[in-house]
Amino acid sequence: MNKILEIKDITVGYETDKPVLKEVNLSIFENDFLGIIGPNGGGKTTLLKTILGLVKPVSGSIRFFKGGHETSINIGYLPQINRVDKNFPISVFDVILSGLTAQRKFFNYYTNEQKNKAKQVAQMMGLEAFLNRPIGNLSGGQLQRTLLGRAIVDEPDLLILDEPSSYVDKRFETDFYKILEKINKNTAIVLVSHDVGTVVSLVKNIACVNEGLHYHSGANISTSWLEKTYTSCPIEIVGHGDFPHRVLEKHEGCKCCNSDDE
Ligand SMILES: Nc1ncnc2c1ncn2[C@@H]1O[C@H](COP(=O)(O)OP(=O)(O)OP(=O)(O)O)[C@@H](O)[C@H]1O
Repeated sequence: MNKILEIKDITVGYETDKPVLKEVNLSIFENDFLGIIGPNGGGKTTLLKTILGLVKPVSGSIRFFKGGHETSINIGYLPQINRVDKNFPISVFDVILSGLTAQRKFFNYYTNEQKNKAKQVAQMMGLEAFLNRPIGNLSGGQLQRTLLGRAIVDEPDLLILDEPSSYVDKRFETDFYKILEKINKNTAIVLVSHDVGTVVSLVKNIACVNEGLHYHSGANISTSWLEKTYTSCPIEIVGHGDFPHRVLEKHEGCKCCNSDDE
């Protein structure tokens, strides 16, 4: 399988001396579906930001490949919902179309071909009835599919999803994951989620990020592997609905258990 991304020994930090990520190595392959899990503050989003070029590593390297050659690659990104300005007055269609901005010539408008592409993607996302609706009037699941449409309309080589379950529209969760399976036929996916059970049921490979990165080839992981890699957070997985869900055992002194997110 061809590699599309290779991270070698990266160490990443912000202002403080203590690194958030330390000597991390990771390879992502064509058609890969990598789940990234890990405790709160473990460095998952920092790793995504580093891949996206938003944060510069203190040391180490990131290389991208296409067709066996080192080059830049096209990356689509679905952010966490709390990073989205839902009050921005823009329609579903325009949000999806904006994913094609890079193809626009200076001062030119979008071509009919680009508009048709955006409509096709809206259809794939089940949003054809909402094209003119402002994004502030969408449900969580509709907003999520709109932003996913924007992330894939330019046919990225790699799609990065940060906490897709944060959009909390349980009714459409299964549909959303079916769309991801379809996208994964042509695109590598990296999915960050707190929901270990969902990750396990969807992905092909798993990495647990907790300052270091623990890679697990295949999705058949054991609770003891999870406990070992999470270190500070005992964890178990229970069956619930279509996907198993994670339950953290409450215990003293664990920042995960006392976080507002839980
Ligand atoms: N811009 C920043 N400046 C300084 N510190 C930051 C910044 N962004 C993140 N951090 C710190 O880096 C650490 C890792 O944060 P990061 O968001 O990468 O973790 P995470 O695993 O994605 O967490 P969560 O599961 O809570 O989303 C945390 O201690 C956080 O406070």
